[in-house]
Amino acid sequence: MLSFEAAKARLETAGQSHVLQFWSELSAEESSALLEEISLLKPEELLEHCRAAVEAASRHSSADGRLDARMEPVPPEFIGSVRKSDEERLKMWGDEGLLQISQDRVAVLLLAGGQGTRLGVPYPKGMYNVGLPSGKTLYQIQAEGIQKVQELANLKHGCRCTIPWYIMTSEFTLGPTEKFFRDSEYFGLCPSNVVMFEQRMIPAVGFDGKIILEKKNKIAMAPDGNGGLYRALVDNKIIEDMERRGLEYLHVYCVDNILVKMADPVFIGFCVNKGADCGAKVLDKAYPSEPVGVVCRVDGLYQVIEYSEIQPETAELRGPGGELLFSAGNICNHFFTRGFLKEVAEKFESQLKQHVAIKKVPFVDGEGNLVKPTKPNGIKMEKFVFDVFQFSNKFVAFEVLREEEFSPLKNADGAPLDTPTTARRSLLAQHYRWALAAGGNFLDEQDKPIPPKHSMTKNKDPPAICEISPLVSYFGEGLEKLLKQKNLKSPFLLDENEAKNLVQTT
Ligand SMILES: CC(=O)N[C@H]1[C@@H](OP(=O)(O)O)O[C@H](CO)[C@@H](O)[C@@H]1O
Repeated sequence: MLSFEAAKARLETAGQSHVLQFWSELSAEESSALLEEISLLKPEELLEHCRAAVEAASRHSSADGRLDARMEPVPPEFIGSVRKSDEERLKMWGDEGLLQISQDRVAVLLLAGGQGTRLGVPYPKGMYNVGLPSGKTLYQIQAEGIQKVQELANLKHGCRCTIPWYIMTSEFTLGPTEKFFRDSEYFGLCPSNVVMFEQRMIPAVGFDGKIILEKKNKIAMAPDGNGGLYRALVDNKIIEDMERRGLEYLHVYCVDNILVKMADPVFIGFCVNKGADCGAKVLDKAYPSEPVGVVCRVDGLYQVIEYSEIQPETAELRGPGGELLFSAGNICNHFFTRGFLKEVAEKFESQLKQHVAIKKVPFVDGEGNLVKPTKPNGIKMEKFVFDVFQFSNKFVAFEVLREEEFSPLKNADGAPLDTPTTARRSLLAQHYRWALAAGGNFLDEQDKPIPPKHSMTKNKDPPAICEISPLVSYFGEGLEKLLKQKNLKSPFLLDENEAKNLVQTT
């Protein structure tokens, strides 16, 4: 443990002596917690961090629009597309993906370090239950997706493959996530194939360059953004772990998208087939101000311009046919080869841009009173996971269908979009479509037929409630043999038991 003198010297070097201003009032326990926190801060890095934060914050207000003038859309010929590709091509990519998976070369990596502030829950977002008939949480849906994809590869190639699941957490989410997985017996996955690690936390800084104290003995810390991934990979020797397991390809995704296709064989196969070292799923932006980043090129290099950093005028620009010029919306589903990750982590990590967020950060004032600021008072610095695209030698974008792949959970119910209700509806609408396409007929509680509806409005539940366990079907596959010409009473939950019953009644 760091001594008081050493902590004091460290903070003096970094110009942050105020962190110890309440020292004489702290209990033994409180002071050791503070020393522990200080011991994780390196004086030179801290000095640089505070300087960079103030500088970035001053640029933040004056630099808006600097990149916009240099943005170009991704040329259409560089985008693979589910919508524009025929069945045969999609099958070829899917087969390639399953082949790679069957050879234990593919892993998934979940970005789950965020605090879920917008959703307003005190626990990790992945533990959220959006109110499906099964009551499953996002983590469970994802875990079952992994199992199903493994099973599909096993069946096709007669193997017993594994898709390891790396989960990047933060100080906020590691403990509860670990406990949740343990209590749920890892949802049937082998614990040694679920690798949790922690991203770093960095101090929030005031406009005066001083780090903010959120308690007398606690520095206000926040995770270093989802681009903290690259440092965390090094800190936790994850690339070595991938090497040991013989993994070549990584599907990185964000925890909040209820429709995420884990280790999507079509996406993996597409990227492998194109010889890409880095790839991103995109979809057509729904409207100019939709809060998604756009994949584009800046000075010829691939990049995502985040929704918070694009000028509204640029987001509104339209092409000759009236379509949005910058329409390739980022859904935070990325493909990386291990080689690319290694190169980024070793060579380029320090060049990643620091993005600035000016936030209201609760703090203790000079008298030690907790203050909840009414206006933004703190600078939080974050790196973004997609900022490595510029270092790619072969970048590809892959356009997917919104109704099949994207419905994020960002806000609490009551907000106009991206809520538990919209996430639940998107999943139920997808499963309803699959069941109809497989030839199922829905009945209501009184056994009266519910007329099928092929186009659905977003703000209503589908006419019949149908939830299909990922363990039964993950992409809508294999449903015909279970559901064709079957009467399905809404709410209908197709889990493994129900699937067995249906097979018996065929
Ligand atoms: C840094 C980062 O990855 N931002 C992503 C991410 O946004 P958040 O608002 O940070 O959840 O997910 C969006 C899709 O849900 C994507 O459009 C955006 O670019």
